[in-house]
Amino acid sequence: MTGERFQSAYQEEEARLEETLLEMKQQFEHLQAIPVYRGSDFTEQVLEDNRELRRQRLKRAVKEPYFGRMDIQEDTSSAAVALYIGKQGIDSDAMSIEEEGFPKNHVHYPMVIDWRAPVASMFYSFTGGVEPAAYEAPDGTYSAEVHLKRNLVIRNEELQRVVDTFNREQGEEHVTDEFLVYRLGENKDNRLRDIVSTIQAEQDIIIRSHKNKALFIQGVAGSGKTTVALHRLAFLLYQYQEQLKAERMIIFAPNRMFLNYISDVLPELGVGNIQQRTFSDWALELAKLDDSIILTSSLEEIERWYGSLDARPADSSSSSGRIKGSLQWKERLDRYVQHWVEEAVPEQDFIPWEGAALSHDMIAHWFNEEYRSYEPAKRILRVQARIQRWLEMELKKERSRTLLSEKKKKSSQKLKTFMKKWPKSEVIELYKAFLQADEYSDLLPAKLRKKTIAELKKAVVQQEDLASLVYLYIGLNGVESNQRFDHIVIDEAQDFSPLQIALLDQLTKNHSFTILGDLSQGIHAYAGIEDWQEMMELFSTDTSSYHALTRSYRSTMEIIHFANQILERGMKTALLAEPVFRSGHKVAVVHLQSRLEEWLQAEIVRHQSSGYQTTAILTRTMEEAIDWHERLLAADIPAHLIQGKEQQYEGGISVLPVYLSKGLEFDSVILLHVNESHYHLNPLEARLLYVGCTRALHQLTLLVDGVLTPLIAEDCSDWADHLAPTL
Ligand SMILES: Nc1ncnc2c1ncn2[C@@H]1O[C@H](COP(=O)(O)OP(=O)(O)OP(=O)(O)O)[C@@H](O)[C@H]1O
Repeated sequence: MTGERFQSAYQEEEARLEETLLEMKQQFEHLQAIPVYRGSDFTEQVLEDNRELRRQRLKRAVKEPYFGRMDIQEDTSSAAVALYIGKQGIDSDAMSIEEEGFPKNHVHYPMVIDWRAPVASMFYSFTGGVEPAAYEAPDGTYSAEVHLKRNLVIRNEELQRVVDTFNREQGEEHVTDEFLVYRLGENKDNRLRDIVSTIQAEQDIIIRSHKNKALFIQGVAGSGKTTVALHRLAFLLYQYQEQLKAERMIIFAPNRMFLNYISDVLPELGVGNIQQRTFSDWALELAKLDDSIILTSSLEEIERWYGSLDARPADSSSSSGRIKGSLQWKERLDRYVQHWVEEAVPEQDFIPWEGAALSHDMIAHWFNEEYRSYEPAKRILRVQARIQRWLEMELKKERSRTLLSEKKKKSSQKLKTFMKKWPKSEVIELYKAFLQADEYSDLLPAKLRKKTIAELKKAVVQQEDLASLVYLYIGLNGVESNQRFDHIVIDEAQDFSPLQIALLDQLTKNHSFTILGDLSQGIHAYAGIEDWQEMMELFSTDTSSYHALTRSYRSTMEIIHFANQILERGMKTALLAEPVFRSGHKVAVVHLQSRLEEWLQAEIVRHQSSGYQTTAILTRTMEEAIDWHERLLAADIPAHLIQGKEQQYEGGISVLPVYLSKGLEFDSVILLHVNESHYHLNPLEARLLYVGCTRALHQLTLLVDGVLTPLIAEDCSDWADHLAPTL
């Protein structure tokens, strides 16, 4: 936008901002002037809570009250109205409908409309044209003609930028990507950010989907999956505020550092208290296994596969992890639990002494009929307590003291022996018995079963066995109401197994899930899935839906096209990303056989001189990362080593093995040792290299020492320069 038009739009918006800020400040001062109510009157307390909520909202919103404007005309008899859209809605106290110039019968819009409100959805779904735009409200579908779509950047109460992405009066037909491209070009720090001002139509559909569905999202690298899932949580809490509670929602993510990396988005959106855990932390707590087992760390597991160049995972669907996470395995566990319940009552009468007997039929009746509403483990306890009570009654019938004492002694022994005949509900024991029973665990080769049993005897549990243990635990103990969730988000779900989803489905109401991932980034070949269908089978078509996000927002066109060719070369069928039209530097493929260290130092300086806040040096193995990190520190380059156990992601310069970079992003990335011995031509290593390349937002450099990996074409000059070193 230039010249006069720019001036007038800018001035117009400055005036509106001034007016809005004044109104917000007046509202805030008014609320501050009301003494805080600390009494015990319930109504007053509720009013005070409301006032406090408004104070907090105004305080938060005043720095950046809104980010968008949309002029709509709902019917031809009325004029177009300007709607201002912000992270939270602010109602106007003072501005009357007449002052705003609306006809008396016209709907009154708040001074700032919450981005999650139905009418605001047009800001995201409208992609241009002359046809009216529509939006769904609780009482029906509404439509309106869109005249203007404008993005506004306000920082600390200052208007910084005005960008019209659609203007009907100027004869523009389509919404342009201008503002989006400007936003994507910004550098990133060490935290993921909200995207409320630029949510794209395909993302908005996911964010606003109904809560009672298992939503599966296959999204290419950088398509905004994580970001969209977080915005969806904020939307659900707004839309279903009476039914959902933040503390009953949970996000599962691969590690604590990643959770820290995403931890700013929800507070930015005004949402707090959502649980954020790794699956294993949550599972250990639920099944009360925290203190009784030694769980191998997921890091150890991945190190086992990627630790050295000799240890490489076979890309096979027959690995033990895949078997133990399959739906067939779940079906075997179900049958085993059923068998356990059917066989639970000992096949004998309880005879504490001669002449007294509690029949097996009676005990079975209690177990199978009277206490059937209890979960199996609790049912056993109930029946056992009842047997005890029965025994006490029988003893009371005895008048003779000597005989009573004799009977007590004898019956106590008999009772102990009888109780021992009941099956144990301790999950490790149960799982061992399951693995020992050929008819149930036959899917797994005998050798692997023996290995697992031997480890379980030492209380060592592999990650791949954790879901089975928890599944058995729930099968026997059920779940308490405070353990249930209103909604579950699973990030990097391609590394989850169908069994994990089945188990979590027992904890969430109405299959309320957001399950997101990317099959092209499935580098845990020994677990996870190859196809979403493996998980979707768990749900009917009414209770699930599938969405594909194919546009990538993170990286430049050059980086995306370059990364796509890796997938095309390494995999038979690849899910390729489409870039947003954001052009940057060509990818640099640098061939160098010596003086690597000198080169890397110079390259880091080169990247930093572009003003980047975050740069990653990605190696193939942990050993290499440690080694390079030491060398950089020795050269006084302040780099952070990431080994996977960190609680925080620091930003700046990071050195890490490529398999730990999943989910993160950096302004620039330098991938080391991109040669044929480090990256073989196979789907798994194609995915690994793809993950590495797609972490970069603006600049990507690959160092080739030795022969170039066959995953990269010698000639890909459209997107990359094969360079001689610049030392
Ligand atoms: N609509 C959007 N507007 C602006 N930025 C966006 C948009 N969608 C995504 N992004 C940006 O793209 C980047 C990638 O987003 P995110 O990490 O959520 O993607 P992802 O699909 O989870 O990625 P990956 O699978 O590669 O880890 C982030 O920097 C995010 O802010």
